[in-house]
Amino acid sequence: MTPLLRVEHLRKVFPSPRATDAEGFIAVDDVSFALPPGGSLAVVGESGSGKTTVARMIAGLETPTFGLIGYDGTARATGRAHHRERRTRAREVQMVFQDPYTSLDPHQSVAAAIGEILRVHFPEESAHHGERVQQLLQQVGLDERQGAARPRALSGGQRQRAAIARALALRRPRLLILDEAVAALDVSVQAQIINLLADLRRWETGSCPGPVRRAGPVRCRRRHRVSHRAGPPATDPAGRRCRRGRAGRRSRR
Ligand SMILES: Nc1ncnc2c1ncn2[C@@H]1O[C@H](COP(=O)(O)OP(=O)(O)OP(=O)(O)O)[C@@H](O)[C@H]1O
Repeated sequence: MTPLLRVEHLRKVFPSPRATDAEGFIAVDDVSFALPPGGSLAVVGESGSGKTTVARMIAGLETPTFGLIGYDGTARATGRAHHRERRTRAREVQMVFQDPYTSLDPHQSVAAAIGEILRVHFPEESAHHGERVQQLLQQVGLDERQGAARPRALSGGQRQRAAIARALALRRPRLLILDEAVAALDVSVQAQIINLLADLRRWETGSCPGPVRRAGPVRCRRRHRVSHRAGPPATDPAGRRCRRGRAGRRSRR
């Protein structure tokens, strides 16, 4: 199976602030791994060991000094990503940062930030944007009042949920990079978010084509009950089958 993400010998050297230090500071040195579609990977290391830098290079926010990043069968060696590749990635790869305050626009309400993503990526569905924003807020446990608030009026955990809602606005990001994204949340909200992420992964592996949004239990297109939780609407044009046993067992837990 072609890996969704392939990273080979990744290296990042930041220029040193000291003019005499010509070599620079090595933040990431020779990192390699592969991630299959629907898989998950945890990168563990002490503070300052380069985890965020690896994530930023994969998301295309930082240029590797050396190495190769292959996304969905296309390999990108060092250097800037091609414009078309960046567009595809912007739609399919989402990153939720450690400190959501820096990634949310302080002048924009949370609902407006989510709405902006919808406007850019799904302009043809503008009539449903308001409803979709409310669904996303609800999915991550934020109410309408919190959605109308600016980031500074929210707690750290609420800001993190807003950032996750924004990442999920793309319906089914194929690669979601979470930089300690649930660390600031309380335990029950952590569980909700982890369940939500597990659902997204299950749809990616094709065990179910995704739920059809309706009031009450969520069902896949073949009408099998998948979950009581709300999830993003069906997006899989391939019409892959729901493996009823697996999905059903999960929902009864
Ligand atoms: N833009 C930059 N310029 C120079 N040095 C940087 C830059 N970004 C990160 N670094 C350095 O690279 C190293 C790795 O940073 P990174 O943020 O990737 O670590 P981390 O493993 O994510 O740490 P933490 O767990 O504390 O978030 C650190 O020493 C940091 O100071």
